[in-house]
Amino acid sequence: MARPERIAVLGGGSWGTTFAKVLADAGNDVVLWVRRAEVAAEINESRYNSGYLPGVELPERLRATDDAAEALQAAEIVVLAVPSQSLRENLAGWQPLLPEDATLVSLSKGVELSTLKRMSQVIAEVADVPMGRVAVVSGPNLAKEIAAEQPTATVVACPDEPRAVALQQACSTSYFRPYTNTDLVGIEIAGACKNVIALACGMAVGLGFGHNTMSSLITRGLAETTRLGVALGADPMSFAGLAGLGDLVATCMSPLSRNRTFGERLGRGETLAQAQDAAHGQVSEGVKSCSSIRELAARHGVEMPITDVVYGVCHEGLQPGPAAAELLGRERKPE
Ligand SMILES: NC(=O)c1ccc[n+]([C@@H]2O[C@H](COP(=O)([O-])OP(=O)(O)OC[C@H]3O[C@@H](n4cnc5c(N)ncnc54)[C@H](O)[C@@H]3O)[C@@H](O)[C@H]2O)c1
Ligand SMILES: O=P(O)(O)OC[C@H](O)CO
Repeated sequence: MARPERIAVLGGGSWGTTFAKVLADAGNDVVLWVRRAEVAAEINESRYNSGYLPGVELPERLRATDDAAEALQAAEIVVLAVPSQSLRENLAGWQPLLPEDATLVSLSKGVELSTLKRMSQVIAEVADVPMGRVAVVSGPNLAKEIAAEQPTATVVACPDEPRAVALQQACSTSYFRPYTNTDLVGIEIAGACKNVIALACGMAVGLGFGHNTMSSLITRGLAETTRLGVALGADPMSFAGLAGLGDLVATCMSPLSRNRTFGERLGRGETLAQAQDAAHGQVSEGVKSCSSIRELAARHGVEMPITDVVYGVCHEGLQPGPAAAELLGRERKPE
């Protein structure tokens, strides 16, 4: 690789810790900000983040701190790895510490509830930077598999292509292969919507349905996601790529997905509160983003029937069985 970069990763959950490992394995000097001092001490002293990635030894080049100023000191790349709905608040606290000209990278997959904004829009607004300084990493990236160094690919999207290429270089390893893209809208809409479709797939599993049902949900889920993305100005081809179909398949099919697991619990008859308790504080982004995505779709006159029923189950007391019947009973139409 070229010169190692100084990189701050803010958020030491499953994906933040895993992506920090990828960046360190790629030869960069990485500082991971975590909320709790004891987690920083565990990472620095034993090389493990046992709460989020049990059994995964972290590289020496990765250091942790609970001091955001220390993490951000002279960082050339700043990676934001907190849940979507808290990104604005977190970033507002870090904004005065952001190094000038650093690339700001979002790992979060969601749409903000209060504003219906994508994460890159929230970042550009709060950090007061042009969109060309904001990048997104999104793809079929289940943290646990990547932490185990199983091969995968991803998309690094930034409207400023040289920045996308620099970030691509910074996160390329023998097991992690990033492709560049300049379509932020498409990559982010795909990443946010797949969580909602994964909730639906989980519900189908919980109801005892098999692969035909899953495949139908994935395919029609991709259709409604693409409709929304295109209405927002995305390149339709982005939805056929790693961050579109790729992530949709990985998330909907894998029992490692928190969204799919959450949906499965609802499908088995658990309440939202019971499914939330079982998640032990880990984020299932689709539960909140189904509301903002549904609203965004309504604002742009886009039909998203699967998102509608997921919203119904999560927030309006609709049961998964009748939700499935509602989808099947819709007016018949050409594909
Ligand atoms: N886990 C994955 O496999 C994966 C892969 C790709 C993308 N993502 C996305 O990355 C983002 C982060 O996911 P994650 O898996 O690391 O989540 P997580 O639940 O494992 O961890 C979230 C981290 O954010 C921190 N945090 C800071 N402020 C917070 C707040 N106000 N509320 C809650 N947590 C706060 C938590 O302490 C924790 O370290 C999500 O948008 C997710 O969709 C996750
Ligand atoms: O565990 P989930 O459902 O948040 O999905 C994780 C990643 O987004 C998969 O790419």
